[in-house]
Amino acid sequence: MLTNIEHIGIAVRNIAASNDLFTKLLNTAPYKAETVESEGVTTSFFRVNQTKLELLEATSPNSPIARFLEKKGEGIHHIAFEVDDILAEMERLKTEGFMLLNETPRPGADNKLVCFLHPKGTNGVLIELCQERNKPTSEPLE
Ligand SMILES: CC[C@@H](C(=O)O)C(=O)SCCNC(=O)CCNC(=O)[C@H](O)C(C)(C)COP(=O)(O)OP(=O)(O)OC[C@H]1O[C@@H](n2cnc3c(N)ncnc32)[C@H](O)[C@@H]1OP(=O)(O)O
Ligand SMILES: [Co+2]
Repeated sequence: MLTNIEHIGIAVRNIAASNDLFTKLLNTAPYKAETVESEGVTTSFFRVNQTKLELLEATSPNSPIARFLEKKGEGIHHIAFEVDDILAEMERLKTEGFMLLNETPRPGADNKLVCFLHPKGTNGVLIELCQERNKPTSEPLE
């Protein structure tokens, strides 16, 4: 089950400058900064009541964020939904005909397991599913 919007991902060119900007906007500092090399990103997270904003800067020219910035410029990159059982949701969405970008969940930021759906199959919006890493899943993870 998709339980809530866990975060909204925003692609930025300069995360230090954007941290300052969003700190002023939200009147609160980021609670976490983390680099996830497997995704080619450096992130920072801001809490906004029940949800979060995730700022993303590319760590290499091959990063999905670098390609996105080149094509579309800065802005909303993805919407992440929290799921209670990521393997069960991946199976359900595959059966419903959605294009999963990952065969198995990948390590995400902020202690999450994540999987992406191709934006071409979701009205042009990249969707991330994420589950707390320490939650039990329907099957053991490799
Ligand atoms: C920090 C970890 C994690 C977390 O814990 O929260 C993250 O959030 S990581 C975020 C970064 N990682 C990802 O985005 C992984 C999933 N993305 C991908 O696999 C790829 O970016 C993609 C979506 C498959 C696109 O890759 P590719 O086909 O190689 O790139 P193109 O640049 O050629 O794009 C093809 C096509 O898709 C459009 N596109 C790309 N990204 C997005 C997007 N975020 N939202 C909407 N549309 C997107 C792109 O514009 C191209 O369209 P056309 O030009 O019309 O063909
Ligand atoms: Co994300």
